[in-house]
Parts: sequence; structure tokens; C-alpha cells
Amino acid sequence: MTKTMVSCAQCTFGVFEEQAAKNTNGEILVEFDKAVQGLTADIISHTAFGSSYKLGMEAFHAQKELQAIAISSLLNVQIPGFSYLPTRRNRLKWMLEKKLRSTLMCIINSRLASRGSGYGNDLLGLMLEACTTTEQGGKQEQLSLSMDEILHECKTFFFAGYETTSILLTWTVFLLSVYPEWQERLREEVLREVGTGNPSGDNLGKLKEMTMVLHEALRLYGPALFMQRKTITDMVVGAITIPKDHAVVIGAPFMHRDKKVWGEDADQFNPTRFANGVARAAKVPHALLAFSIGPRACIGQNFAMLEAKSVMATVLQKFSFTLSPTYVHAPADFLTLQPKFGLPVVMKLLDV
Ligand code: HEM
Repeated sequence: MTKTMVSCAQCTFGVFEEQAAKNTNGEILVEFDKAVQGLTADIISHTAFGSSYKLGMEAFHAQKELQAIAISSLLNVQIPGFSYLPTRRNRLKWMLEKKLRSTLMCIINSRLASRGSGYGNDLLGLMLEACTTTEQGGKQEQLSLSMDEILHECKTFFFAGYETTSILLTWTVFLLSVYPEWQERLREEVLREVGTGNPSGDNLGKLKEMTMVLHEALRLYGPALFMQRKTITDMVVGAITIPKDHAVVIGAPFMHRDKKVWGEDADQFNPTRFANGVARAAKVPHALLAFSIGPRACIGQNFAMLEAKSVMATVLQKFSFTLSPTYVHAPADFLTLQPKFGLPVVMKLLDV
């Protein structure tokens, strides 16, 4: 998987490298947030669907458009029955839903048909393999998930897996641009542990300072803003009693900047607070909620951290970067925390 992540990252940044090399100062202006959005979509397509990644990208674009429609109508008054009327928006939505379903069905069916020695070692293959394995470890002909359930799982990988990681990368590059001394520390660490060759799972695992910086970026600018739960019994949390069957919204940004938990420097960028691991970074062990905790915590957190390290190592090996003078700092709630006006960054080749 690391190989796929690194090769996708090298492809994206290889293009920037070529363009920057044509300029005498070795610089290029990059809309970094958009570049990494494309990159993480590419990575999830490759890792989820292997050789069918092109079809995967088609499904991904349909899903992204559907997401945009859902967000734009979030605050609309919901009139009963309106969603069945053939308005322009509804017809576009139905067309996209149909396209998404048929594209995913095409990928899944062709995989089921070509089983041979196994379903493959991408996420879809692993899921299909698990669906035909019995609890005793044997094989069964029937899939234990319905086709609809498999389809929904594929959609969840995309929905949960690409935007969050691209936002983590975006805010990490923002912070490293604002704190060049940390950018230099990470570059030194990458060149020491990984060198100038291809990053691998083994050498990425040695990037301790990189892990600290990613955790600090998740604390200050975590992509997931709110988590929702429903109480299944009456509960007492601190001084508050919450009755059974009530919705609870947990706001990670408030908890992540609470001085009682993180200390007086809670608002400041200080990756060293994670020097002894996540559990010892604050006054309580589960204070970092970026991936949530408990049974519904993020299933993709190791994947996301590996992906973020693969991409950051690839960038730091080749470029230094600073914020473009046109950058405007406006973190905004688009369901996830995003820079409202994007992240324009000046990237400069290291050897120029
Ligand atoms: C920096 C990147 C990521 C962040 C910050 C993040 C954050 C989260 C959070 C906070 C939740 C829990 C939501 C809740 O409790 O209501 C969650 C759930 C989930 N995440 Fe992630 N995520 C990231 C990357 C990924 C990736 C790469 C994947 C898949 C490849 C993924 C798959 C999922 C899935 C499937 C769930 C639902 C788990 C369940 O309900 O059992 N996430 N994520």
C-alpha cells in the first residue's frame, strides 16, 4: 500500500517538479489544497480498486458532485414529497446516483467474475475475501454482505477516506509554512531516515517528529469538527446529567484547545507536546479526538497517517515551501474544516 501511495504522490509532485525546473528561480505557485484533493482521490481509487482505479475515479467524481448537491441543499426548507419532483436538481441527482451505482456495480461484478486465485489485495478484494470466509476460516460460495451493503462500503471508503486526509495535508503544509524551523526539522528527519530514495513502510515508521507534527495539525486543525452520539441510558458527564435518548454533539475544536486539558499553550503550535505519544500529550489520555475514540473510532486512521507521511516525505525530499502572499487565513466549516479561500503555496525546488 505504501508503494501505491508514494507512486501517486511522486506522480503529482513530479509534474510540479518539471514545471518549477523550467523557471530560473525554481519556483512554482501551487493551489496546494486542490492538488492534494486530487492526489488523495487518486490514492483511494488505487488502493480501493487496484487496476480498476480509472472506473473508481469516475465513481468518485459522481459521488463528489452528489456531496456538493447535498451540502448546497443542507439549509433548504424540506417540503414533503419535493425530493420526488423532477426538478433540474433532482434529475441531476438521480442521474449521478444511477451513474455511481452502475460504475461501482461494474467494478464489483468484474472482480467477482475474475476470482481465480483470489479477489486481489486492494480494499475491495480484501472485503470480498472477508465476505466469503466463514467464522471458522473456511470458504463459502455466498457473500455474507448483500450487493447493496458492499456498494455502500465502497462509497464510505471514498466519502470518509479522501477529503479528510487531503485536509490534514493542507493544514500540515500551512503550519510548516508558518513555522519554517519545523519544516526544516522534518526535512532533516526525512533525509536522515528515508534519504532521497523511495519512502517505504519501514523508514516512514521511523519519522517520529513527522508523527508529532501530524498529531499537532490534527489537534489544531482537525478535519472532523463534530461527532454525534445518542445516549442509550441516563448519563452524568462532569456536572451535566444527560437523559436517555438525547443527541449529544461533541465539538472536537473546543476540546482540542481547552487550556485545562492541554495547558496554557493550548492555542499554540507545539508538536513537542506529542514527544511521548498521544496518550501523554495532555492531562488526560484520550484528549485527542481527531479520529474519535471507542467502537466507532476511525477505521482508516493508520491508513490516513501512512498516507500523510508518504505524501509529506515526498514533498519534503524535493521542495521547500512558503505561503503565497495571496493566502487569506479563514478556516471555515464545510462539514469538515477547510481553508475558505484555499491554500496557495510557493514551492521551490531544493537544489536550485
Ligand atoms: C486525517 C484523516 C481522517 C480523519 C481526521 C478521520 C476522522 C474520522 C472520525 C472523527 C470518525 C468518527 C466519526 C464519528 O465518531 O462520528 C471517522 C470514522 C470513519 N472513518 Fe475516518 N478519518 C480519516 C481518514 C479516514 C480514511 C483514510 C478512511 C478509509 C480509508 C476512513 C474511514 C472511516 C470510516 C469507515 C469511519 C466510520 C467508522 C464506523 O462508524 O465504524 N477515515 N473518521
